Amino acid sequence: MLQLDRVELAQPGFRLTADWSVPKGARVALIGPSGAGKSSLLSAIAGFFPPVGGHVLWDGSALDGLAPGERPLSILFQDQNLFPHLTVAQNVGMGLRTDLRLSADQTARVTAALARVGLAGLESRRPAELSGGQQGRAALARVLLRARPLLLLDEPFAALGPALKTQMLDLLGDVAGETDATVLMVTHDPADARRFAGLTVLVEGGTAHAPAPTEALFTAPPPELAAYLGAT
Ligand SMILES: Nc1ncnc2c1ncn2[C@@H]1O[C@H](COP(=O)(O)OP(=O)(O)OP(=O)(O)O)[C@@H](O)[C@H]1O
Repeated sequence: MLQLDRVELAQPGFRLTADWSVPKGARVALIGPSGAGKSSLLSAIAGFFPPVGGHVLWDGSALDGLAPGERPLSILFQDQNLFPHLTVAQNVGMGLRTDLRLSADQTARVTAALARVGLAGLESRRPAELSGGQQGRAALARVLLRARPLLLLDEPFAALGPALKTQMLDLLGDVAGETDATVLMVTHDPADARRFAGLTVLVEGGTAHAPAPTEALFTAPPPELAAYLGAT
């Protein structure tokens, strides 16, 4: 379980509070106006941006003081975090060992993860030699390989067209399902939330509201969400 225990974030001119939890395996969309604090909240959970109050807990243990790399999570941003000078296989292998001194078993796991996301045969290419969708797949292969229990995604597929984005969301759902990962995904697109996330957190007005069932939330949006969606 991921628990945000009275978490308070602050930047000059910006405050955000969050006080809720989500169960293991939950898929949660974070939605809300630009500048509301969605990315900041992910950064705080990941350990890049310390809260000024409260605690982030995973399975009951506070993550305070742990560096990002020591936390039980993987992060995926819109640029997919692929290193341009490394091959696809090396980029994925970085998920296991950053010095890339992989054992034969680890190399086989990289190959298997690439095959799982439909990139068999492209191991030696560099990211620039892949399409946007293929780059997304490579990033998901790394996530699959790391098998961390918590995935944080910040508009991961925003640059893709609608059909490809749908494919990637479904692949993400499969990957998360295979590792029983808990997923938090920032998106600006309600369709992403409806397709992928059983729960949605509305971030607005200085609050990351408690997760609510996505369908119910979009079927009868509270005034703050209606305002964001332009429905009022
Ligand atoms: N490094 C920083 N220094 C100072 N202020 C920052 C910093 N990063 C973000 N902010 C401010 O914190 C607030 C929240 O930004 P954040 O990026 O978390 O919002 P967001 O909801 O993810 O927005 P968007 O949807 O546009 O990506 C904004 O007011 C932003 O200007």
